[in-house]
Parts: sequence; structure tokens; C-alpha cells
Amino acid sequence: MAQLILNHVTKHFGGGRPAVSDVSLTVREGGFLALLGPSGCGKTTVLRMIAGFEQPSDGSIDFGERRLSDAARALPPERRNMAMVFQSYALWPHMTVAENVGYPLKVRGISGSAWQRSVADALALVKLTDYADRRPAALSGGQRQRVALARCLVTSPDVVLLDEPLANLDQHLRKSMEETFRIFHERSGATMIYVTHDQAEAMALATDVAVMSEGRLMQMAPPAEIYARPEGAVVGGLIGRGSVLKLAVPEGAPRALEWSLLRSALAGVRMEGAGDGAVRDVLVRPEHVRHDGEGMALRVVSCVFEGERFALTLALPDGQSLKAYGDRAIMPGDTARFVMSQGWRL
Ligand SMILES: Nc1ncnc2c1ncn2[C@@H]1O[C@H](COP(=O)(O)OP(=O)(O)OP(=O)(O)O)[C@@H](O)[C@H]1O
Repeated sequence: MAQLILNHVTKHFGGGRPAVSDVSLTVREGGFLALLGPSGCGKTTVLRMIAGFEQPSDGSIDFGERRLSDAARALPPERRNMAMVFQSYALWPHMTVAENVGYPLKVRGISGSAWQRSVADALALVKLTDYADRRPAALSGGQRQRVALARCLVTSPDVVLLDEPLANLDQHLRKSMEETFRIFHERSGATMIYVTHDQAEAMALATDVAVMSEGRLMQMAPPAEIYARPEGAVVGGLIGRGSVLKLAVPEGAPRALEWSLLRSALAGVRMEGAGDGAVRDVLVRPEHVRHDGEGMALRVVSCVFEGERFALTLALPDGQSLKAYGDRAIMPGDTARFVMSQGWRL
């Protein structure tokens, strides 16, 4: 096993902005990297370059000491010991579950009891032992995705690439599949790279989260770190459900902002050192906004019951919108007092 290293990787498909622009990152050995970002930001292109389906226009991709590709040459996909799981599962409809799972072994000339054993182990891991003789058409979406995972497991890949593998499943199934992915990752020891639109999924599964925007890597960090200390408005707006506010914050203020400072900024008080151009992006998490008699009076725009709490949208004096969580309903249109216990300067 080794680290997967992308070194200043760029991909042009011709004309206009590159699909991927100067991306450098290292996936730790056995790590689980979630690649997150809005549609068209280049996530799939990064994955396809790692798999070997696309070649970088510039930069290089290494696995440990081994050069996988650069602009001059590229190792073909079948010589990378990687496996890719797609949104569409890509199962053979005429083969049984066991035959689908064992197909990559057959291609490698493995048969007989070695074949049986590997297929049985892989099916056991994804809890599909009893489904070995079924055809894919007789399986649910989640079961099909587990067959695709088992098929990728039999070859003991160094790297598993997953392109939105849960996109076609309902919310409940996604949760249980997350657990399957976690077990799969632990047992296989493979490095996993997971492309998703869904930040909650990324946070739940990954050891590291990389956020891309317009072909560029904006930030890469462990989930708790990227949540607590996002860099810039794109990452701040994408990770979690916070509000990115435009506030006049004094030059030299700390990144973590306390209520006293936030209150002055909200009240439009000109602070020492805050010139006209000192409006900055400040992230405020809904869990840091609480109903408090000592707080600032804000108008409630909406109040939605989410089961374990109420999700509120509040209007700041200057019209900006702020999300908050509460433990009781407040009528839209009413005014209540709120404190923001902390903010984060992006
Ligand atoms: N084969 C191709 N030829 C030309 N342009 C391409 C090709 N593949 C991707 N692109 C362009 O590269 C950009 C990045 O695409 P990519 O599929 O990597 O984004 P993505 O982040 O995976 O998006 P999504 O989340 O919608 O799948 C897009 O503008 C896309 O149109």
C-alpha cells in the first residue's frame, strides 16, 4: 500500500477553462477521501484521471513510488490495481450475483475452489450470501450496489474509486449503505476516493474531505476540521448548513468571532480599524444561534419542524438571512431575541 499523490494536475478538454486546474493532493495510505463540490467542478474528471480513463494535460499522478500518469505517458487502467464503482452499478444482467462478483477473477484466470472461496467471502462481507444465485433484475437498488461493491472487493484493489454510488438510492437506504461502505473500507484496507454532491454523506464516511470549485481544489482536511475551520465562502457555504454573512469586521480580528464583536458588526457600529472596505464573509452555524432574552431582536421569516428541532430562518436588520435551530416553534413574522455565540471569518 502507498499514498496516492496528485501533483499539479490539470486537464483541458480543449477551449475555455480547464475541467481540472492545478490540483495537488495526497491521499493518505488506506484513507477515505470524499471529493465534494457543485456540479461541473471537475470531481469525476479527477476520478477518471486516477483510474486511467483520462490522461492529465499537465502534472502527474503517482501511487507510492510508481508513476501512474503524466502528460507524456499513462499506465492503462487494467494495470493500476484499482476498481471503480459507478452510480449505475454496471452489472451484467444475464449473470447471477455470484457470477457478477466473480467475473474479474475469471478474467484473471482464477477458477475452481479459489474462485468459490473469494466470491463467498466477498458476498458475506456485503451480506448477500443468500442472493448468490439471483440475477440483478431480482434485486433492490441497494442490493445491486452491494453486488458492485463485492465485485470490486474480490480483486483486492489498492484503490477503490466510487462515483456517486448512492445517488440512485432513497434516503433510508443511503444510511444503511454508508455503514456497508465503512465496513468495506475497514476490512479491505483499500484507499477509497468517493465523489459526491452530498456533504452529509462525505462528512459521515471520509477520513478527509476535499472541496473543489471550478476545477480547483479549495481545501482538503479531515471532516471535523473542515467543518470548524473552512477556508473561503465556497467551502463555508458547502459544508454544513451555516449562513455566510457579509459583516464589517475590523482588520486584524481573530478568525473565531465572539458575540460582542458580531453584535457590533450587526448593529452597524463602525469599529476601530474597520474601514469602508472591511466587509468580510463570516460563517455562522445554526447551532451557534440561540434564542436568548439578552440577544438582538430579529424577525422570524420561517420556522420548520424537523423532528428533533425547529429550523428557523431569521432576518438581520440589514435584510441578510440567518439560519438558527430552536427547541420551540416561533410564528413567522414574530420578533424574538437571539445571540450568535460564535462566528468564523472565512
Ligand atoms: N469528455 C469531456 N469532454 C469535454 N468536456 C468534458 C468532458 N468531461 C467533462 N467535461 C467538462 O469538464 C467539466 C468538469 O466535469 P466533471 O464531470 O468532472 O464535473 P463533476 O464535478 O463530476 O460534475 P457532476 O457532479 O455534475 O458529475 C465540466 O464543465 C464538463 O462539461
